[in-house]
Formats: sequence, structure tokens, C-alpha cells
Amino acid sequence: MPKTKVLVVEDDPGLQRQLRWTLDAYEVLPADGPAAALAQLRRHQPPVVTMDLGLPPEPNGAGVGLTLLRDVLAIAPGTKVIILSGNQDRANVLHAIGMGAYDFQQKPLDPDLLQLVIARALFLHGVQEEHGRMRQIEADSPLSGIISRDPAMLKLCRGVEKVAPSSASVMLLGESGCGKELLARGLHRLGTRRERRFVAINCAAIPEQLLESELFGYEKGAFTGAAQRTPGKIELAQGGTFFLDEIGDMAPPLQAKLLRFLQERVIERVGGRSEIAVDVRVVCATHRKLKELVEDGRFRGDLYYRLSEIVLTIPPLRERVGDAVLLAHHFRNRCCASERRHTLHFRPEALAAIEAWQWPGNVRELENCIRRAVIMAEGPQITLEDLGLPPCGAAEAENINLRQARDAAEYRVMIKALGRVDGNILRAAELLGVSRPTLYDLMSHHGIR
Ligand SMILES: Nc1ncnc2c1ncn2[C@@H]1O[C@H](COP(=O)(O)OP(=O)(O)OP(=O)(O)O)[C@@H](O)[C@H]1O
Repeated sequence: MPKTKVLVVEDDPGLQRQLRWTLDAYEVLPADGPAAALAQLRRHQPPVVTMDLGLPPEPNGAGVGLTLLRDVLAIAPGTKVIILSGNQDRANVLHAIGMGAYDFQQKPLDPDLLQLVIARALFLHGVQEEHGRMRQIEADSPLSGIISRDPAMLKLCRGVEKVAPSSASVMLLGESGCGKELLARGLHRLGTRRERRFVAINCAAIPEQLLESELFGYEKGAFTGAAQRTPGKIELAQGGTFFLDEIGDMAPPLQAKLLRFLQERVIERVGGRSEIAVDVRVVCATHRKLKELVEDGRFRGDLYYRLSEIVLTIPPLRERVGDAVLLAHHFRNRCCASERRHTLHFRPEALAAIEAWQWPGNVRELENCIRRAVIMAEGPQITLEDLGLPPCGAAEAENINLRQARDAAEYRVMIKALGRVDGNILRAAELLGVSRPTLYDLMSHHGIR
């Protein structure tokens, strides 16, 4: 297995040698100055660079080092640069971190600490690379816009692909902000009606008295203010897909009218006398427990069964392994582009907090949080304060049975690693710190193909 490359920029031959010993797990690319460093960077694209700021021809200043840092990040913005500084370099180190350096270590170096910082930098680099690949996949896929590496979500996406060409009615269940409308749009794009319109209406956002005319349309003079004949949303979706969001909030009288439409496939505008045939595919969604509403008599059972030939349940973000960080990178890139900011990087503790937060508002909450952070961030890095999240504590739910806890942790971390490297066994084994045969054994133990 080829070793991971680390570029070491150091003009002192003694220190250069010490770093080679310390970093013997990596292929060290030596450089004694900016020209050699940039040549190595272009040729080998190392994910991690360690560098001294005092480089020739100005070994006692930091100007050459800071210029090199700027050039490295301009050529390969994802590179994790670790500054190796002397005691009296504090101001320059802070300046370097502000410019986008990943971290710093003080000389004399502590080999264990340096190895740990490099391992963490490589991990982060791997996640960011994976995200880049995801963006490519996203651009190519018909379910574009749906970012996930979580096995349950990927299974759901396969379900959407299977159901889309059929004419079955689909009910999407899931908490608020978890992507119900996004999946409904995916269903439409993959279906046979993709050339026609996708029309959405949110039953919870429109007052009950207005919802009927919004759905079915109205004739001129049907009520005060009805100045002209207006088609409803169902009619506007003719030939396409009609998406009824928050169907669980629909009042009983309208439920009856909707049922009639689903049975007879005709609508009558408010104040109208004629029936209009409408051919649409109906997709519904709700964050409510619709079955319970049916049992309590608050939602019609006959309507429920008409609307839910296929039920797809979307897992909340907190249950998707690895997705929060993946999505955070995606939204960060999008916001940086729309806000015309250079790409910002997450501080490691910010990423840890994103992983640990429960995201009660799901993907929408995460999207808003990252957007706010991109706007608020003052330096080139997104900090914990920019995100407004609490630092992550170690307090996870306790599992008393050691074997079960170990098994569960093993499974979780393995899925995470495989997800982050797109199923590449070699790289997943590297991330996990085990050999490839060990990873195969573990996968077979947990029934992962
Ligand atoms: N897997 C995902 N990948 C990328 N973006 C996502 C994903 N899931 C959701 N989003 C984004 O999160 C936001 C909320 O998604 P969406 O509106 O589809 O959720 P919802 O479940 O319909 O919410 P509500 O129940 O409140 O209507 C949208 O901006 C959507 O683009």
C-alpha cells in the first residue's frame, strides 16, 4: 500500500532529519525553501504540509513563510498546512492561522503530538475530498440535490427510483425539514410526467377557508374579491405531479372533497357548475403520525389508504450516519459561492459539534446554521461561535453491556468510514487503522456487503 505523502518544508538539515524519523509512517517529501516546496506540491499534491515560517533568504523573519503559505493555499486550497514555530513566533503563527493554516506546533517538537495532529488533518482532508466527489455525483444523478451517504437514506433513494415510473400514490413521512419536498421533486423528475409541471401546496400554511379555492380554483364572482376565473393548483398540475405537503393538517370537509377528486379524477371550481377532468400524480407528505390521526378519527381512513399506496419514511438527520458533516460541507460551499466568499474551512471542533448536535430541525436547520456561520465568520475558518452550537460533550447514552456497546460502536464507525471514502475498502481500512483483511472480517461479522 503506498504511503500517504507529507510535504516537509524545513531549511535546517538536522530538523529535516528529525521530522523524517518522526513521520516514518508517511512518505516525506522534503523541501528546503519555497521554490522546492511549490515544485513538490504541484507534482505530488500532498494532503498535509508542515512548514517553518523562517525560510531562506529570510530565516529570521516570517515573510517568506507567509508568502509560501498563501501560494500553497492558492494552488491547493484543501491542503492542511501545519506551522512549526519557535517560541517567539506567536504573532506570526496567529497571522498564519488567520490566512488558513490548519494548525501549529511549537518547537522543540513533541513527536506524538505532531503525529496526532497530522492524522487528524488527514482525516479532515479525506472527508473534504469525499465531499468534492459527492458534488460530482450530485451533478450527475437524477436525484440531484439529495446528499447522503447513510445506508438507510440510500435505500430510500433506491425506493424512490423504483416507485417513480409507476402511477402509485406516494406518502412521504418524516420530521420537518428532513427533505420530503426534495424527494417529492425527485419522484417527479424520475417519473414519466417529468416534462409537465410539479405543483406544490402546503396545507398547513394556508387558512382553511382559502385552501379550497387554492386547490380547486374559482369562477368569477364566486365570492367577494373573485374578480376573474382562476384555476386551482390541482388543475395547474395537469399532466404532471401534484404535491400536497402537510396533508395531516387538512380539515375534514376538505378531506372529503379531496377524496372525491381522487376517486373520480374530476374537480369543480368554487362557484362553478362544470366538472373538469384532471390527470395528475398525487404525492403527499406529513410530519404527523397519520395512522394515529386515522385511529383518533381526525383523518379519514379511506383517504389515507388512497394516498398511501406506497409509504416512504425519511429518517431524521440525527439518525443518518455521517450525513451532518457531509451536508455541512455541501452547504458551506454553496453559501461561500452565493455570498462571494473564498472557501472557508471548518475548525475541527466546529466539525465535531456538527456531528454531535441532534438537529431537531433536520437538514433545514443545518442549512440555516451553515449559512449564518458563513456570513458571520470573520477569518478563513468557521468556528464553534460562528455556528452557535455548544461544544460537543462526551456524554453519549450509556450502554452497560460491553460487548453490545463495542459491537454497535464498531458497526457505526465502519459505516462512517466506508461512507466517507465512497466504499473504497483500502482507504476505509486506512482511516480505521486496520488492515484490509481485518476490515473484510469485520464487514462479514456485521453483515455488510
Ligand atoms: N439530503 C439532502 N441533501 C441536500 N439538501 C437537502 C437534503 N434534505 C433536505 N435538504 C434541503 O433542506 C431544506 C428542507 O428540505 P425540504 O423542504 O425538502 O424538507 P421538508 O421535509 O419538506 O420540510 P417541511 O416538512 O418543513 O415542509 C431544503 O432547502 C432542501 O433543499
